[in-house]
Amino acid sequence: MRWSSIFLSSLSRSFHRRLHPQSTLNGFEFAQHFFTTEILSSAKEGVLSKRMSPFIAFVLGGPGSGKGTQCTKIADAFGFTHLSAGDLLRKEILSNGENGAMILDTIKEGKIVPSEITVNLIRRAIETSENHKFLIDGFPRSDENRIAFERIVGAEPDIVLFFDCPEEEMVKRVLSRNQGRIDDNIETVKKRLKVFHTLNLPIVNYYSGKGKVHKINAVGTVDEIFEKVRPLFAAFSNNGKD
Ligand SMILES: Nc1ncnc2c1ncn2[C@@H]1O[C@H](COP(=O)(O)OP(=O)(O)OP(=O)(O)O)[C@@H](O)[C@H]1O
Ligand SMILES: Nc1ccn([C@@H]2O[C@H](COP(=O)(O)O)[C@@H](O)[C@H]2O)c(=O)n1
Ligand SMILES: [Mg+2]
Repeated sequence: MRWSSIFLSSLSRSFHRRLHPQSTLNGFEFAQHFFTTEILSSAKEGVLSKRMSPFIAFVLGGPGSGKGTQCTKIADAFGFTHLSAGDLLRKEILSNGENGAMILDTIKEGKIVPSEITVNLIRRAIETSENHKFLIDGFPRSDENRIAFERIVGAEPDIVLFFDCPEEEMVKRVLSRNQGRIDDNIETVKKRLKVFHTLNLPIVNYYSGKGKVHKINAVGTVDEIFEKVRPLFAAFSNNGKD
């Protein structure tokens, strides 16, 4: 028997006895139990307890209403991780995954990608993050999105931000965005606006009914709008969920 094994076995037995005074396990059983159960499960609990109640803000609004712009500012000011559903889907297209072509066609048409795909991209991003505060931008875009999130991630948003912007302003912003997006053209924008009215707005109404929506008038400069958003997050940062 190696000295290191004897040492580990007796060390683990002493820890184990402190935790479980009635235990009758022998030295090697102690060691096995200690390293496989107690150390591993305490590491797991650490991860779970951190994730058990992450702070989730859904950020909604029509195309070009300024969701991404404001999320960047909120993330910088309040330490949130910004997860844009659209960006996750665009990355998936670039990664040449099996769904890439279908996602590209769907985005070109301004339609909604099957929820399971989007939610799993969000889930993975949450799981691999060290953070516990997330802005989920552009999600949920439909009832199906919302239900899939509840089922797969098993969480509800703490708050929902809704950037309320007139249609002409949204169209103007999208058409001058100039970031090479395949859906920043007048035909797709018209389709996205239809989807916004038929599928996205009912989600805003759903969360309004639960008292979770903070509606922000999205007209004004980026800084003016951020000054309306800031107090919300300052309040949440001060009330202990930070
Ligand atoms: N308050 C503002 N005033 C003028 N332009 C703005 C304002 N906020 C954002 N923009 C600009 O409008 C364009 C759209 O903004 P942004 O990308 O943040 O919108 P979005 O809601 O994320 O849109 P999408 O749903 O299409 O991703 C960008 O070019 C951005 O720089
Ligand atoms: N929940 C979502 C979010 C986005 N999409 C698709 O991506 C397009 C771009 O999204 P942005 O948030 O970056 O504007 C959007 O028009 C949809 O085609 C989605 O399917 N589901
Ligand atoms: Mg965006």
